[in-house]
Amino acid sequence: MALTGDLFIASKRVHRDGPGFQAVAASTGAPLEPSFSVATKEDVEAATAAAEAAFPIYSNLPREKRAEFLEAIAEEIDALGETLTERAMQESGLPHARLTGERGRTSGQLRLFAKELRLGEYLRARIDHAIPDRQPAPKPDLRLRMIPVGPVVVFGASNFPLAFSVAGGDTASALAAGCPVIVKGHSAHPGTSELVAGAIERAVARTGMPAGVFSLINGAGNEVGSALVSHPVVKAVGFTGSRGGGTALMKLAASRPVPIPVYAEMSSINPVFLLPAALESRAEALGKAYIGSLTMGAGQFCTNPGLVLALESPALDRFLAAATEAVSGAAAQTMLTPGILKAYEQGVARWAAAPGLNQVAQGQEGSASCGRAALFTMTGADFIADPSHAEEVFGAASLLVRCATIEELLKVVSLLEGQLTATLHLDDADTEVAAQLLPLLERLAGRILANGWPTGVEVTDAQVHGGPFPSTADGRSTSVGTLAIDRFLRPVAYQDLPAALLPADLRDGDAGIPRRIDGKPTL
Ligand SMILES: NC(=O)C1=CN([C@@H]2O[C@H](COP(=O)(O)OP(=O)(O)OC[C@H]3O[C@@H](n4cnc5c(N)ncnc54)[C@H](O)[C@@H]3O)[C@@H](O)[C@H]2O)C=CC1
Ligand SMILES: O=C(O)CCC(=O)C(=O)O
Repeated sequence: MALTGDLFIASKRVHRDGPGFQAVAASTGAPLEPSFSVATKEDVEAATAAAEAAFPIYSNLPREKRAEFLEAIAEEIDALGETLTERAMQESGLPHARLTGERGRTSGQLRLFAKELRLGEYLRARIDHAIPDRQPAPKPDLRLRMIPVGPVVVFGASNFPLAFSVAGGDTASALAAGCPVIVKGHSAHPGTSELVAGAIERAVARTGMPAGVFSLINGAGNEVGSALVSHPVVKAVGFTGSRGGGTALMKLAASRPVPIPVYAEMSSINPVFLLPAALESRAEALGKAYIGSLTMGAGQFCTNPGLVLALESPALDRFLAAATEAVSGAAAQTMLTPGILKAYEQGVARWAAAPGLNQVAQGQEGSASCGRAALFTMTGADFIADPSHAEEVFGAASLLVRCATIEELLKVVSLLEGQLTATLHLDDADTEVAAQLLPLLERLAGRILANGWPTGVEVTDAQVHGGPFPSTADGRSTSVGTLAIDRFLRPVAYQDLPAALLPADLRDGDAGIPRRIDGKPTL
């Protein structure tokens, strides 16, 4: 399947002469063919106008039709098979098994949202019948459902070229909600993006969707993304990337004449707590498993365990010895882009130069495109004196904070910023201290795990991949799991509308979906 480098604007391929950009092979830095078009202002206008034109049609399609569209995208992505995996490997440097799994996750997410549409629970349909003879005033008939917000802009993420990119979780949940999507592709994997956009384009044609339901446009700098976020027809933004990028887009969106929400997933260090009895009983196994999680995918997960906290003890020394050995033996791994590698090396160098931080281990040396794992320690007292080292270093670097007392550990927790995850390693004898920590962790993070590692996010109904700022923009939502659809919906109440005007899901009779009628849940 030959790549063209074209933009995809509402099912039309658009080629732009003038300076384009090329992907580079992550492992060698060699440029990859072809050159990709950079979107112009006219392209932004065309994609947004097409999305706006598609919105009333797409958002009013029966839920079944949208479900069939999502399933068609999933089928088309599966059908790309190795062509997709191989291009994604070249562009991202991520290994074959990881990308094969990510391809399956991507089509699986689309199918999960098709199921969600058929279930109809996300509509939160409520009916409160009128009581015309209520005293002292009649009660009106009120009916509520969630409706889609309008066109959504999605920024593809560099670290998940499939599952958080063109047809990733943000796109799947926005399309499921009934919102047309304009993707701003990530310049690190434009070929992968083109292949996936082609799959969506075929699904649009197969299922008869309005053309403007999907566009993919590229731009190597910030201009195209900024123009999209500023555009009046855009009603929400999905983003996964750096804290700087995410907060810049939040500011831009908030300063529009009509502000819009930015669902940005940014930085998280995912604290892991080693409670005393668990540490005592399995220090070595924990040390080894920690580094397995830390070095997975060269540490380029926002769920990476970047901070470990424990009380001083001989068992902690055993844990550290096992972790040190595992880091020292860890092979260097290709990182996603030269920029991400440089930022990682600068972060490690910053930690290495910081007073109070000790580098206890470094991974094996590798080629120029590879990052080396790094393990640091510091005392709880030093951390409390300067908590700035809790800022994310994106890659396989982690900091172990050795606390003298439980009070010191609790103080460290109180200084942490919002997180995607918090993990407890505990045995039965740790229950009391875990119960003390739990309310703090609920305030801190979106997902709390016991006896596991935060990397590897299960895509299910009960998942939360979100958390207080800066892990995400504000923590009231998730970007993984079916609840992600909520980000692109808003409630509308219909008061005393004639039945002929009511949406089918809110009419009397059996609508086949869960509803709350006069205060009672049905189905
Ligand atoms: N915590 C996490 O999940 C992740 C964190 N990162 C962090 O981001 C760094 C750079 O990686 P990237 O993936 O390139 O992230 P990035 O935030 O630099 O870029 C992501 C996307 O946002 C756009 N963008 C960024 N700033 C913008 C602005 N001010 N205006 C308009 N558009 C803007 C970029 O063009 C790109 O399409 C990494 O070194 C790492 O620190 C990256 C990926 C995931
Ligand atoms: O592991 C996952 O599924 C999600 C991780 C993620 O969102 C990220 O690294 O950006």
